[in-house]
Amino acid sequence: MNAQTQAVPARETVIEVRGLINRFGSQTVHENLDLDVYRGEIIGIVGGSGTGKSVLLRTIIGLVRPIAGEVRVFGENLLSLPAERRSQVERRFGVLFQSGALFSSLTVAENIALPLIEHAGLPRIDATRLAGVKLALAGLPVDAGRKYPSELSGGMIKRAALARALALDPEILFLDEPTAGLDPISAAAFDSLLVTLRNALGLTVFLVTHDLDTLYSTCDRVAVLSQKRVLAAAPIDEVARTDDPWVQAYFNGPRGRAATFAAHKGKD
Ligand SMILES: Nc1ncnc2c1ncn2[C@@H]1O[C@H](COP(=O)(O)OP(=O)(O)OP(=O)(O)O)[C@@H](O)[C@H]1O
Repeated sequence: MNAQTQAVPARETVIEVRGLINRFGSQTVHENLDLDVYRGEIIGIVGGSGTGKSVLLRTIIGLVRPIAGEVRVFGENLLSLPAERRSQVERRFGVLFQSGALFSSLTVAENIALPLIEHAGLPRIDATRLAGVKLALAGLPVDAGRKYPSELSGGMIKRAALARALALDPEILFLDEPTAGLDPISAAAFDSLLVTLRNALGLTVFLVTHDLDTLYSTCDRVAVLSQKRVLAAAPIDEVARTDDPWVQAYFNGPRGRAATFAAHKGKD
């Protein structure tokens, strides 16, 4: 073993997408798309509107059945697994959808306790206690648990949804536009919470976002969806140099330059 291989530990691939094809009627969204996601990384998925970021996320978590291709997670080909085995793998996922998707008729604590009762079979009293721990992990005060989603601010709803996504101690967290609709301060607080949780819990994070500040402050790598496939997947500074009109407009337009400046200033 040489010095270089000692210095760079082998990356473990936890999600491997190969030759993915997704079509809706005559519209092809993905054509032979390949992507690897490594254990412990935060990978940001970006691309123009309608390039299939959410469809990719939904395919990996099993909500969209592709026309062709392989989706391997933890080494298992999800598309050919029997339903029961597949749901065992999916239990290792935590998902936060753009809307937050909390049940409005349940309190925040009840929303978080629900998967613990339904999927982990915990008695209600234990599930409620554990829900309190998850609330704290997501940075919410204890009394937020007694509130209904309609009584929370946008930022608190995202945190409550994050607490629910963390309920079953997932290994991979899927987030679809988690900072959409948040003011810049709440968005930055959410970003820093995400990095803290990844560091503390060793999560792998699959993050669909348009938010350039989020990309710069949280992501180890960024994957760009364009022309129905992953055009580039690399650290953000490398991706920003990709010779592609959308990439250049996005990363090197006025907002991209401001985010780059802010990110590099933060490191000085
Ligand atoms: N269930 C569906 N049936 C038909 N078309 C769909 C379905 N789901 C997604 N699409 C189409 O697939 C394309 C990709 O959708 P997707 O939501 O993945 O885009 P996106 O990259 O996440 O976009 P945005 O950034 O605007 O959220 C869109 O044109 C969308 O209309």
